[in-house]
Amino acid sequence: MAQAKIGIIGGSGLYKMDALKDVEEVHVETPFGSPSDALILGTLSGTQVAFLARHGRNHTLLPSELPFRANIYAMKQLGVEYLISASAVGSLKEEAKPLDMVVPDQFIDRTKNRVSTFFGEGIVAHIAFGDPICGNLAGVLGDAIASLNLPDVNLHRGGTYVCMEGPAFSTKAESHLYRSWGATVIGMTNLPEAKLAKEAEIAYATLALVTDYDCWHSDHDSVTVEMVIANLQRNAVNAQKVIQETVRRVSENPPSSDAHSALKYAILTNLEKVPTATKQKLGLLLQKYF
Ligand SMILES: CSC[C@H]1O[C@H](OP(=O)(O)O)[C@H](O)[C@@H]1O
Ligand SMILES: Nc1ncnc2[nH]cnc12
Repeated sequence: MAQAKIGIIGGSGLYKMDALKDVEEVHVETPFGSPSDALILGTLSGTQVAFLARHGRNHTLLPSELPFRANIYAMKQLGVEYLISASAVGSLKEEAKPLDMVVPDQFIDRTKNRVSTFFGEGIVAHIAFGDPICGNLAGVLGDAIASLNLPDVNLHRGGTYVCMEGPAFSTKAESHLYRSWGATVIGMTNLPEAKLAKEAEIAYATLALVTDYDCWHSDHDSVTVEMVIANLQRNAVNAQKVIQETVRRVSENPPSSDAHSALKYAILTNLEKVPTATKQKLGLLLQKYF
């Protein structure tokens, strides 16, 4: 199977990468089922990458329906070591305006219905998640954004992404609550991905593309899909430039990442006692520890 060290997950509005060359569509099967769509392998500025449309290329999957485990496992199967997620978010801070880009460094989990671990079935592991995003990869992403000087786009390095269940947007009371917690942006997808990427020892960073002010701002209408879509189109053009520049930088100078050894001290179970079926299922994640 073709391999790629860098993976890209495109969210709402980013269903393909126009600059990809030598494209090959790969239907990957995993022990956790099928990913959201075929993975698209191709080269971006000469570097092999794997792209996946998070909600499927026709946006057919709700956030709660996303096969997060299959998506991350499929990336691992293709050899991905760095994963860049592009996501539409609502802003919870005045200064993070629609079209701005936020590179979060923290999450708050408000999901209720997501499976966010590969473990269980006879093997217990607890990864450290104090730093859910790879700081070095996020740094490269931030530098790439800064270098492009995109018109009407301000960069916000760091910040907290609230991950809600959805699909309905928040109530005003919730939105004000998240603001009182000091959170920066809100979305519905990135936290399970970040957890699973860490378990899979893949460095993960989020490019959060602001589309709206959620529903807390007295000078702006509450978020609607229409509002999100209007900004998504411009965001998607900018996001592709940023991703291309980030890929160039990562491939030229691959950053070190704590994520690459996240399981080293995380597994509690004596590996000799892990059921054979579980060993086989998680072989790709565990092989270096056997
Ligand atoms: C279209 S607005 C809500 C939708 O957009 C975001 O998706 P993604 O993170 O994949 O860009 C948000 O999380 C919701 O799923
Ligand atoms: N306001 C918002 N809440 C949750 N997810 C979003 N994605 C884009 N805008 C959002």
